[in-house]
Amino acid sequence: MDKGWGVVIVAAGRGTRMGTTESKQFLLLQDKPVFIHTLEVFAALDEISEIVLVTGAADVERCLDWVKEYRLESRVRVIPGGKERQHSVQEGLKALQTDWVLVHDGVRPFVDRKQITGCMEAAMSGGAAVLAVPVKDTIKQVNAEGIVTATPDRSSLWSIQTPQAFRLSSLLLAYESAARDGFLGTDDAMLAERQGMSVQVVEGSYTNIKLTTPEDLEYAAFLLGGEK
Ligand SMILES: Nc1ccn([C@@H]2O[C@H](COP(=O)(O)OP(=O)(O)OP(=O)(O)O)[C@@H](O)[C@H]2O)c(=O)n1
Ligand SMILES: C[C@](O)(CO)[C@H](O)COP(=O)(O)O
Repeated sequence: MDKGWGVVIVAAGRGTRMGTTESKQFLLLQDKPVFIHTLEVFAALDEISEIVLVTGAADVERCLDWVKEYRLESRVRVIPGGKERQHSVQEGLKALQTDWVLVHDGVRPFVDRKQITGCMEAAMSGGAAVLAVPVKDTIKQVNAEGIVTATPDRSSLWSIQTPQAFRLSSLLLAYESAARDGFLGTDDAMLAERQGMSVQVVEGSYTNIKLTTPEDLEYAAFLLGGEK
């Protein structure tokens, strides 16, 4: 029997580039922590049977409190993560019992149902899928002296987002292999790619932003149609 879909939502980072005292996943948007906005989108999908939130060891208790406050305790488990995003994702993967997994950044609260199910469907037909948008700017490769060394053809460049969707057993093997080889990637698909897996790109939305730097908070408040 197919054991369905789980999701790992990672929220164990320190938010260095955001520069706030409070980690960005816990900042309030319309009085609600960013990661709760994210959890609510996934918790509303009946297709998802397990949700694991990965956070810093010191934040597990307060996350559990928030999860209860927003009545998500029947849907969401909270576990401690690791030093890098990759370590946090791996902890989350080990906690799941499903056949399929979505990995999503806790600080991407504007993802929607259509984007998530689009990714799930593409993964079930091809094995792995990521949400992405075509790059809008011209991209240049620049050397250490600030000199342009190349202008890659923009038509083949995509800006990669989450969720990223995989068969759980395949992604676990990819994570174990990366850990053995000391390979650190910036997204989950990179680890699957180095195992030779084909990853389908699913066109998402430019509003599925990751809250990374301070101006992202202003845009997030605008997207929610209210104040920060
Ligand atoms: N050890 C880590 C590092 C990151 N993340 C999560 O991975 C997502 C995307 O990472 P990023 O935007 O880089 O978050 P931070 O690592 O917090 O930010 P920074 O790199 O600016 O410190 C975030 O939801 C973050 O909480 C995580 O779970 N565990
Ligand atoms: C996974 C990711 O969100 C895809 O865009 C991104 O690669 C995370 O990278 P970061 O270095 O943690 O910002």
